[in-house]
Amino acid sequence: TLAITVKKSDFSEWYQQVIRKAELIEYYDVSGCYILRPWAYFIWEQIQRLLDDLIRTEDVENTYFPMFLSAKHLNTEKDHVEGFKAEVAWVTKYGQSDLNEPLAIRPTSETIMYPAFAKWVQSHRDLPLKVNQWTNIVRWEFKFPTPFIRTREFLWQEGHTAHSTREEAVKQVYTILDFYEQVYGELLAVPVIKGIKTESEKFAGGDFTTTVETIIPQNGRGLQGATSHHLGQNFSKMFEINFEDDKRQKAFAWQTSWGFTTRSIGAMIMFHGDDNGLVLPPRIAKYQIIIIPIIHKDLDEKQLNERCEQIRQILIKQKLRVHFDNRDNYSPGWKFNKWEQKGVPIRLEIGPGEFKNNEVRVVQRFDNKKYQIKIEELNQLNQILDNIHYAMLEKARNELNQRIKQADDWKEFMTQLNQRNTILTKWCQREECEQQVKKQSGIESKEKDSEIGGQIQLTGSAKTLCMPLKQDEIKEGEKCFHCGQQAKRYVLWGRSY
Ligand SMILES: O=C1CCCN[C@@H]1CCCn1cnc2cc(F)c(Cl)cc2c1=O
Ligand SMILES: [Mg+2]
Repeated sequence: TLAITVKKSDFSEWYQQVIRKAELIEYYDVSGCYILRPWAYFIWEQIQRLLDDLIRTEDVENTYFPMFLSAKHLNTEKDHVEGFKAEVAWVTKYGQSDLNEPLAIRPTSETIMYPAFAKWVQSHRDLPLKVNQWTNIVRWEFKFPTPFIRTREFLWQEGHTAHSTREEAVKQVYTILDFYEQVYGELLAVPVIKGIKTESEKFAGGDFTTTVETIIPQNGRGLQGATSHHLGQNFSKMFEINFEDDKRQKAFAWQTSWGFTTRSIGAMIMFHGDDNGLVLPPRIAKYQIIIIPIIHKDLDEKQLNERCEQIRQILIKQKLRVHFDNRDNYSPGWKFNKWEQKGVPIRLEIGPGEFKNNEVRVVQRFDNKKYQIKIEELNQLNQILDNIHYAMLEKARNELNQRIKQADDWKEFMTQLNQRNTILTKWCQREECEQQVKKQSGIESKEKDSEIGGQIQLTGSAKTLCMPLKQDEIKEGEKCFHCGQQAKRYVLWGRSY
């Protein structure tokens, strides 16, 4: 059927219907793999455009590395790979013949890139080395797949840098994290919390992991938006990426790696969609404006089409992405419905009244506001679209903030968790305390195998999402909410994707 048959509150069913009826995704017969249709791929292209421009300002150079790697290569760093082995996909044959050794398909590219880094870096003059690649990645996840959010193949960029000092590498990590926050806020109108992962949640191969976390308002679940890691010298020692420093001493490079994926599109859909379907932030909408003629017996059809075409030309000159839906086999009502489902930010209706008064009827998708504007005032639409972007971001930020509660004791913590909130608490920063909270919250959680975003959750336990970069100082005598020992940091807990 054309219409979306559930409300957004029936969240996982709503999500599955929206991604199809907005023509973002088509299903495919390999489980966990999906087709990105033009309406979705356009969003990824806008993300690439902005993020590529941003990393270029840091002199990062785009490259392309092979997608295959030998078992030997992959296992260069045993414990970095240990926890991930189960999700590596392998090629073992070509035609009727066996490969004499199986080849892994890249799940990430450290072990593919870093042997080359070792060849390229001899002296400190070869540093900093900064490369990036835009590719697909394959990880044979076993958890229930969710389009965009958790898929067995996804698109990303992965940046990898090598520096002569720790300071420079650490600065690079945070510069990239700011870029990620910008892409989420300025393009997708999705608010994020910048933070640092706890030792048990970080990328084990690195020194520390920074992250942009968001919270899906409908279910209060944390969603890791993108990560930027400081790798320290862990990989440079393993791969012999060393250089002669200015005192002619052999020194190991200081490295970073960072990634942003198509999961971000899923976060945008979840944040902004409503009961009628997708709601696109204007900056990533393939069509920002849809022109729909309202044919009427008193109105000459040819003249109406000419007027619509004239309006389309005016908007193209204003650098807007506009489409004139002049199909004669669909009614205006059907078109209103369809373009609402696809989330087009602004609809312009031109019927007999508008034709006579040389105006258009504007219908805003985000807040359903309706008003008339004169044709000579169409130049207001660029600003109107920008205002819509910031209004969407503001609304989303309020919804996210509503989902963050404080708790000073276990009872309050569990009350908030069972109200599908995330919880900011003082924490002793001891790993065993963190594991106990995870375990105990799972036992006491009312939300067992809930159906979330199409993904069956086997536990409702809370884990740490991040230690927010912006947080109050903790004083002597302030206690960990769980174990009562001296607190060190505030940490944000929540159920997560
Ligand atoms: O997150 C990023 C940003 C972009 C570059 N990489 C890092 C770390 C990736 C961690 N990670 C994540 N998933 C993995 C899955 C695997 F099958 C294997 Cl073998 C390794 C990994 C793995 O190292
Ligand atoms: Mg994973």
